[in-house]
Amino acid sequence: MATSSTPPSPVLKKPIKLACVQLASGGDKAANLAHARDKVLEAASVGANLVVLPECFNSPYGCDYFPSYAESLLPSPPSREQSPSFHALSSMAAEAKVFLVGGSIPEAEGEEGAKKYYNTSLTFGPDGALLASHRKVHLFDIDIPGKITFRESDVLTAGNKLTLVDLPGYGRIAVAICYDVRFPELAMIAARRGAFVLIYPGAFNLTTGPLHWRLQGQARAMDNQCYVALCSPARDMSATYHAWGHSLIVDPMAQVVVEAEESETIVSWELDSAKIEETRKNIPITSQRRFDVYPDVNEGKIRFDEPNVPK
Ligand SMILES: NC(=O)CCC(=O)C(=O)O
Repeated sequence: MATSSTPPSPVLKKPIKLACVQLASGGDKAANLAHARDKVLEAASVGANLVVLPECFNSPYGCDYFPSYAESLLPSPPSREQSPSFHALSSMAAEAKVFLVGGSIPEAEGEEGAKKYYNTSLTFGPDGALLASHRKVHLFDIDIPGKITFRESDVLTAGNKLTLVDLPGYGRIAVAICYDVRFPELAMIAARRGAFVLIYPGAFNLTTGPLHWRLQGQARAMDNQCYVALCSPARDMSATYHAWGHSLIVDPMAQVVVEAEESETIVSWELDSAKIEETRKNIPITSQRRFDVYPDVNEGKIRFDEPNVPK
C-alpha cells in the first residue's frame, strides 16, 4: 500500500549548471572576499548559473575565529559597515549574474555583552537580492579521542529552521551547512517539499572527511533521489583546521559525478530534471512510502517559514 504524495513535478523547470568553488581562504577577510569574487566570475565564465562557496569562506574556520570575524546581518539588509560580506556576495552575484549560495559566514546578533553567534549561509539572486538565510541547525560538536574534538556550541547558537529557496525560472533548492548533512530528516523534508538539489557548504576534516564526506553526500542523494552538492574550502595545512576538500556533486542515482582533490578548484555539473524523474520512475520509493506504518515521520513537525529571509 502506497500512502505518500509524490513531490511536485517537474522539480526543475530547465537544466541549471551548478558549480562548487573550492576556495582557498586565509586570515584576511577583505582578501578572501576579493578572491571569492574572482572565482565566482570564473565559474560564471564557464557557464555556471548556480554557484556555491564553502563554509566560513571569509575567515579561517574555528571557534576562536567566529566572534572576531562575525558580522551583523539584521535588520536586513545590513549596512556596509555592519556586513561587508553581505554586500560583497550581493555584488558578486549581480556581477556574475548567477544564483549564489554564499558559503557561510560567522554572524553576530544582539547587544555587546549579550551577543549570540551563528554560522550563517546567505543566498542571493542574479540581481543581487537576498533570497534566503540559513543558520546552521546542527552544531558541529564531536569528540573522537586522539583524532578530533570540536565544539561549535561553545561559541555558536544553533539555527532553528529548514531553508528552501525558490530560484525563479528553475525550481527549489535546499541549503544547509556541513554537519547538517548528517541529519537525514532535514534532507528528507526538503526533498519532499520539492527541492531538486540539497546544497551543503561544508568543511569536513582529515578524520571524518575520508570516512564520511562522500558517503553522506551519496546517502542524502540516494534517500531522496535528488542532486546533492558539498562545497569545501581548499585544504591549508598551515591553518588550525585542516579541511578535507573533495567538493563534489552527486546525482539522483547517488553517483558522484564530479569531485575535487584537496586544492583550490571549481567543479561543476549540469543538473537536469530528467535524471530526477527517471530515477524516481525506475525506483519508485517516492510513491511507495508507508506512512501508515511510520505516521510520525509524515507529521513533519519541523518549523518552516517561507520566504526564509531575516526580518
Ligand atoms: N564544519 C562542520 O560542520 C564539520 C562537520 C564534520 O567534519 C563532520 O564530520 O560531520
